[in-house]
Amino acid sequence: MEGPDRTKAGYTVRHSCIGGLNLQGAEHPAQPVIQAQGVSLTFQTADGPIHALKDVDLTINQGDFVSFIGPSGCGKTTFLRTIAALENATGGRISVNGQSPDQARRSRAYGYVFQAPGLYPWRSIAGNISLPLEIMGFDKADRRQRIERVLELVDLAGFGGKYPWQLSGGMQQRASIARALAFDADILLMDEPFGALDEIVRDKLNEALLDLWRKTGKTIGFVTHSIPEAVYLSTRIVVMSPRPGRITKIIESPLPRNRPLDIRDSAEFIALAHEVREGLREGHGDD
Ligand SMILES: Nc1ncnc2c1ncn2[C@@H]1O[C@H](COP(=O)(O)OP(=O)(O)OP(=O)(O)O)[C@@H](O)[C@H]1O
Repeated sequence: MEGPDRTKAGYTVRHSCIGGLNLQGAEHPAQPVIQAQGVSLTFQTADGPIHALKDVDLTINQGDFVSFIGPSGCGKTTFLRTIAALENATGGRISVNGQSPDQARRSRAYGYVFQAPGLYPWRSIAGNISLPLEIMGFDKADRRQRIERVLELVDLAGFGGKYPWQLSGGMQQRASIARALAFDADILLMDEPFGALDEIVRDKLNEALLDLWRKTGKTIGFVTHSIPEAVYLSTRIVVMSPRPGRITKIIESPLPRNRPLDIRDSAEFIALAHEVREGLREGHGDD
């Protein structure tokens, strides 16, 4: 397991964000955005306590793309939900932009994408994207502008008037990403958003997400079961293990931020995938 010093230490990122665009080449000190220190979460159930998270230490810096991977029940979703104040840690501390998760939720610090698109069938795609904006009190003209911008970002320009059932599964998931992007939070939390999609659609969405991340410089936390997906997308890969749910390894990616899909055939990619697989195997051995 990586020592806590490594996970807590700052490091430099090779990009900067100006006007929402991600420019490569400049050296800037890492800005911690999400910090977890000794985070534990125990669910009390009729069958006894479940230690969904134990002593999780992790720092996610601005512009990081961090994937969480591990076998079912290792606490990936619980950790993401705890960052988003959808669950409360029973021990330790989490800060998001220097605030508690609850304050961060109220200040709309992040967008959250669930495993299923969760679009309302009686609202058009534009209407679905508009809903959180309406709740937040954005005026009509602003909403219209934002909807257009995010539909373009996820390559759904012109589909705002369609209803969810008129779109493919991949398009619906892109619409749900657009909804999470609409209020322009710097952080995007994504819980296995492409898990239910076929390989080809998933490849396309992976490429689109990476492109969006490069363009916007957002900080992304991403849950996945797929080693290639984690390796293709991430700047860091967090390997987790169950009983109790914990981090067993953190792997920094040496891959460049610009990644065509065929990078998956490169020796670096294959070596990294191997390292993740080994990490998963080691974690499993601890059970
Ligand atoms: N609300 C809850 N009440 C009781 N136990 C829960 C609750 N939510 C999660 N758990 C348990 O906590 C553990 C971690 O669950 P979690 O969903 O975070 O794992 P995961 O790694 O995301 O799994 P998967 O890959 O299957 O989605 C599991 O044992 C799960 O059954």
